[in-house]
Amino acid sequence: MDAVNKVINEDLQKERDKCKFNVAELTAFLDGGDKFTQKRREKENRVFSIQGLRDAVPDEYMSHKERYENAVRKAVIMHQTLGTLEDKTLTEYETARLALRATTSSAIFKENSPLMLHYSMFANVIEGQGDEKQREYWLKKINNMEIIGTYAQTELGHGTFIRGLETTAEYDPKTEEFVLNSPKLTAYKWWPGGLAHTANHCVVMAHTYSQGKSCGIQPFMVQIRDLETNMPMKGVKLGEIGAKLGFNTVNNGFLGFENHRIPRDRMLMKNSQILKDGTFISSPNSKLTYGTMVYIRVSILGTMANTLGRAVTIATRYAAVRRQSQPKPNEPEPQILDYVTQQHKLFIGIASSHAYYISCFWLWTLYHRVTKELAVGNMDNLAELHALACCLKATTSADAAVLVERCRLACGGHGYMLSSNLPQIYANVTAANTYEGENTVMLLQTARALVKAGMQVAQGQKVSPSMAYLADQSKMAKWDSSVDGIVKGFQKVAAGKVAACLASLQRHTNNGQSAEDAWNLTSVQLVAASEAHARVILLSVFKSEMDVQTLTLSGETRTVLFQLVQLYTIYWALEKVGDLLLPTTTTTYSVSICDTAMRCDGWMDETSLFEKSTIQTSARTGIAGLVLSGLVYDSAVYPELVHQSLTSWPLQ
Ligand SMILES: CCC/C=C/C(=O)SCCNC(=O)CCNC(=O)[C@H](O)C(C)(C)COP(=O)([O-])OP(=O)([O-])OC[C@H]1O[C@@H](n2cnc3c(N)ncnc32)[C@H](O)[C@@H]1OP(=O)([O-])[O-]
Ligand SMILES: Cc1cc2nc3c(=O)[nH]c(=O)nc-3n(C[C@H](O)[C@H](O)[C@H](O)COP(=O)(O)OP(=O)(O)OC[C@H]3O[C@@H](n4cnc5c(N)ncnc54)[C@H](O)[C@@H]3O)c2cc1C
Repeated sequence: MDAVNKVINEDLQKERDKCKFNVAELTAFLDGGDKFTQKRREKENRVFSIQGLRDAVPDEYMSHKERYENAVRKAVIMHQTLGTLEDKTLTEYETARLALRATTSSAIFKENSPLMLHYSMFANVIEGQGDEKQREYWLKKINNMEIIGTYAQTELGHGTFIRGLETTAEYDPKTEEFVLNSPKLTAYKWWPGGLAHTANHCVVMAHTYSQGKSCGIQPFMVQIRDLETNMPMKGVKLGEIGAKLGFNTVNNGFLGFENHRIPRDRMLMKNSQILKDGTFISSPNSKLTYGTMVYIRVSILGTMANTLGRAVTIATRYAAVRRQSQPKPNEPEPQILDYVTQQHKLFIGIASSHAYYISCFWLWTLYHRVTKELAVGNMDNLAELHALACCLKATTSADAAVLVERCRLACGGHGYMLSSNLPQIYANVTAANTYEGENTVMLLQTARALVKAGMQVAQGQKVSPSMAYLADQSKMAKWDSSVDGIVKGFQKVAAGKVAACLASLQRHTNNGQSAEDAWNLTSVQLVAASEAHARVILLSVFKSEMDVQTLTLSGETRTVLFQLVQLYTIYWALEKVGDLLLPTTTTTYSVSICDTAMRCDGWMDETSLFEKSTIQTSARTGIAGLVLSGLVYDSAVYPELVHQSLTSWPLQ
């Protein structure tokens, strides 16, 4: 400990000393309890004490091949170290929660592990799509690393459009086998992590045929490499897709099939089955096959919280130790952290990271509830879970990428150096905008649910809890500048946007457009409505979960957490001030508010609750304080937040 303290920069130490809350308490809160902090630390200590996990040469000076080999070497050590720590006493939720805060892997792999897909999607797809026998057989092999796998869905021709996948699996009742083929180049699987050289098995999503009929897209467990030689199996073509912006150690690959035969029981048969004679028994809901994607979309919120947390920790520490310029003659150069513009860049990253953690825990709870319901055949809440997972995955990953890039810029020239790790973190975070469902496409999925809910509201029907606010708009009280008030304002905005979408869809269909064309013509508004809905969820969940979850915390810790809630809410109110200031009197679902909005001739409407909003600038110091209806974020509040946040990250 002494050795560590000796090298801590004086300025950084001073910032830490100013902390007014109990760091251990906040850490335990984020981990989900002292017990989990202890387990996490135990893992970290084991991993970080291993000399072999340190790179002799930085990754960026290695060739593509060397980087991969180094990553495999470290992945093996990581497994040997952590594989034995699996804790069977934890519930599924607790395991997931612990995994969320597990940052060891990101500390060891700058560009992720080649076994990433093995641990995440491969294991989960067996869990979610395999029948009992298949789960028992395969999960043991997966956990023991007897096989290494990945999830092969995306093809060269289609990533988004799953129903358009071209890989075929045709059932042959004579031999009781499926025959896998890639009829065209565009049918080649393209992207799966670990596929290039690492995996010897994978779950392949393929268009399935039996008795000459399509049975939709189904998952298959396929052995792609010989377990002894690691060479491709007969009828299997494999390779690596090449260098990328990031993920260069994930070993993303391609895969093609030429009459590759697999036994019938390799189709994962929890939801749909093909009997020996070729009879197809359809799943009770075809979207159950997409379950693994929902699981990963939920976990992406946690990944964004961690990734953004790392970036903003690096940038905030740097801002504490970096000194630049001389605003006051004869005085030392200030820490750049003292510039309010710098605080404005960084603190929203800290607040957002916490908001994503809290939202992720909340979404996990819903995920586990829905999974239990599905197990007994109840699909009632699947659509809501899907709609939430899509828009939250898209909004958090999009925001996180912007905020990580802002952290990089906030470090000036040094942020451009690979040694800052910020460029690699950006490459990781921006990938989440694309993988597991491209963001625009995800927002449009949620928009489908919003449009449906808007129509149900118009007909006086009940809608899912997360969209219930759409029904309350007409009777909703005016909103104000409190956190709850701003959440109400966002609800009005989202409801207004949904109403505008409905009106637009109606206008286009009235003009003779098909439903699909009307959808496409309205899609920019649909995406905006979906994002607005995601903002409602993120803001309201952050606030309400904090209200409940922090009840047992000390006053000081609650104070700093609520400052983060306030900061997050006010930040987004200012970012979306245009939306909030639009008159929102036309949220009845039969009226086009687009037309009303076009007639609005100014930002500041008399009815607006932001009428007192001003931006004040202090000419003397050049420091701008934003005054929003009495809520002040100025130099008095920002340093308070940063001093406390500096000590809130456990890996310091
Ligand atoms: C670490 C990095 C690893 C990365 C790995 C990867 O990237 S792996 C690769 C990751 N790849 C991707 O993520 C690919 C992204 N693409 C997709 O997920 C799908 O192609 C799609 C959802 C965009 C469209 O699918 P489609 O054309 O089949 O459907 P549709 O639009 O016609 O809607 C029909 C109905 O289905 C509903 N519904 C849909 N999904 C779900 C669900 N999961 N659950 C429940 N419901 C769902 C939908 O709401 C709608 O309901 P409505 O309104 O009729 O009541
Ligand atoms: C780092 C990384 C890792 C990955 N790992 C895996 C993996 O392990 N396994 C796997 O199977 N896949 C993996 N993928 C693939 C990933 O899931 C796909 O890239 C993703 O689903 C997007 O599909 P696409 O690339 O075909 O993009 P496209 O769908 O072609 O998107 C291109 C553009 O078209 C737009 N677009 C497409 N359809 C629509 C629509 N209906 N409406 C409006 N706009 C539309 C999109 O918004 C986007 O702007 C990975 C990808 C990346 C980047």
